[in-house]
Amino acid sequence: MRHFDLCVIGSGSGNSVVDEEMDDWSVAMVEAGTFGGTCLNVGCIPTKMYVYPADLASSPAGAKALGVDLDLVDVRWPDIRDRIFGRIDTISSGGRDWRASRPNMTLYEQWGRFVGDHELALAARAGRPATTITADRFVLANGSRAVVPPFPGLETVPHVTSDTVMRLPSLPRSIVIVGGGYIAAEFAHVFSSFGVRVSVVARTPTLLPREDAQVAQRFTELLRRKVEVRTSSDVQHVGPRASGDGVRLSACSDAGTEFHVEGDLLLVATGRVPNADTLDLATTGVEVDDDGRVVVDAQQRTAAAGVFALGDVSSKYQLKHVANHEARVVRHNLLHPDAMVSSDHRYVPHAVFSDPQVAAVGLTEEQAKEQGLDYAVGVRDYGSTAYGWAMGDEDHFVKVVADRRTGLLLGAHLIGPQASSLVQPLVQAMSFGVPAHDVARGQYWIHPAMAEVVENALLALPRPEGSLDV
Ligand SMILES: Cc1cc2nc3c(=O)[nH]c(=O)nc-3n(C[C@H](O)[C@H](O)[C@H](O)COP(=O)(O)OP(=O)(O)OC[C@H]3O[C@@H](n4cnc5c(N)ncnc54)[C@H](O)[C@@H]3O)c2cc1C
Ligand SMILES: NC(=O)c1ccc[n+]([C@@H]2O[C@H](COP(=O)([O-])OP(=O)(O)OC[C@H]3O[C@@H](n4cnc5c(N)ncnc54)[C@H](O)[C@@H]3O)[C@@H](O)[C@H]2O)c1
Repeated sequence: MRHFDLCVIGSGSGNSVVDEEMDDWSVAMVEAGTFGGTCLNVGCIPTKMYVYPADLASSPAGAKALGVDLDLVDVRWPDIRDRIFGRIDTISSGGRDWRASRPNMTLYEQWGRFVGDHELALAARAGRPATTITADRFVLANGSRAVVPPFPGLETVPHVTSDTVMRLPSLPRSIVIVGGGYIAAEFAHVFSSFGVRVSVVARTPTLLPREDAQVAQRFTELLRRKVEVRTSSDVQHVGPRASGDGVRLSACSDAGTEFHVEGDLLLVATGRVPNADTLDLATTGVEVDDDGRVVVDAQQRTAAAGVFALGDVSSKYQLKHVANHEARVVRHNLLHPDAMVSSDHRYVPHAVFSDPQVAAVGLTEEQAKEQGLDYAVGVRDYGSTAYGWAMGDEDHFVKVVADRRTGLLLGAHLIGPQASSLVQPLVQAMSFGVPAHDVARGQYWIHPAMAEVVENALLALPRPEGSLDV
């Protein structure tokens, strides 16, 4: 049985755990799927590479009101798809080949599961025999997978998840999306912008239900202008349309009304679960919580000595920037066991790349209220700033929540163009403990840039006693 200094399961953020400082370690990397993991192959990167052309394709609608008449002539789905995967597949295979060529590294492209303490069985797979390896240290970086609820009739209709929808041979004429979270919001934008008729069915009263309520409400209203959105609705049954093809989804609203939506294809976007259950962890001492996540401490250590975990398999965030941060912490802690560092999950931002974009960090107003905090809120519309006038914006806003006593930000919630970038100075302020008024008045804000809406939302908070408005 071959023994290694380190074994990493999963080549997503797990891949970045191993660097040149480990050149004198023997390392096994185990990857059963496509090298590079979710973000590169079926997640963040290809979705955003679809969102950008979707933003272009949807621009005629906004341009008309500004006196510019544009026509969308065509959306060449095969060209869009092939540009994206022509780029991504090359990065994945290049990364794989580089890793496999490292003298201290053995890449096992096989499915791994534990059969004992620090002992991993690798299943046989096309030309690769079954084997078992051991290692002094393990990193569990094996991610999460899409959940497909057992909707009655699902097996009778063409359905996809985010894993498969991006490689469709052609654009459907219509699509039904079940779910109201990130993936539903992003693909509703992509497909509707490409001219596909989209119906979204969500069981919550708004889409993006974890956002600040004002943002979730506004997002739902705005998406409704472009696509059919059915909220507070439970899926009852799916089956083919009367014509025998496609999808007819039957659902029931909270008010008890039954309805049907139809499309060529069904996209199931109902969340992701950690892959901890697929590792047979019972023999290892690694603990798993009630939500199926590997339990880690602040240093990313599991309950089993020498076994670390990172990313979606152990993190409630399911975000790539969190997985990457945790990978850096794990790398440091593997290399410096006597001087370990902790992960910093204080101010984790996120963004939804839909139309409009949504971005946030910290507490929602509802959470601040629930926690009994003495808080103040500042809200400013994009349309109240010069750049907002330029865009003719009437729909979008920035909202900040701050501690009334200290003036420190508790949260920030943005809905509108470039929200994913505009949120960054607010993440910075929270991370470095700069009070809201100092962020607004302690630096220049370029006029008349879009970022002035952030400045103005900060200035809409009550001014701290004794501060000068200069
Ligand atoms: C459609 C979509 C869009 C997204 N967009 C964003 C975004 O814009 N921004 C953002 O921050 N996050 C986004 N995410 C989330 C982000 O992709 C994940 O949080 C991140 O990729 C998780 O990284 P990871 O290293 O934990 O897991 P992964 O990258 O999933 O890596 C795990 C790897 O382990 C392998 N594996 C699993 N089990 C085994 C086993 N037993 N044996 C061998 N190999 C195994 C898998 O094949 C996989 O390659 C998106 C996710 C999806 C699905
Ligand atoms: N921009 C980004 O950062 C980004 C983009 C896409 C995905 N992601 C990550 O991927 C993860 C998965 O995305 P997602 O959109 O699938 O998950 P999500 O958790 O954002 O949303 C899941 C949705 O499915 C609904 N749902 C769950 N079970 C259901 C059921 N049985 N019937 C009907 N509806 C049901 C939920 O109410 C929710 O609206 C996210 O948690 C996110 O972390 C991130």
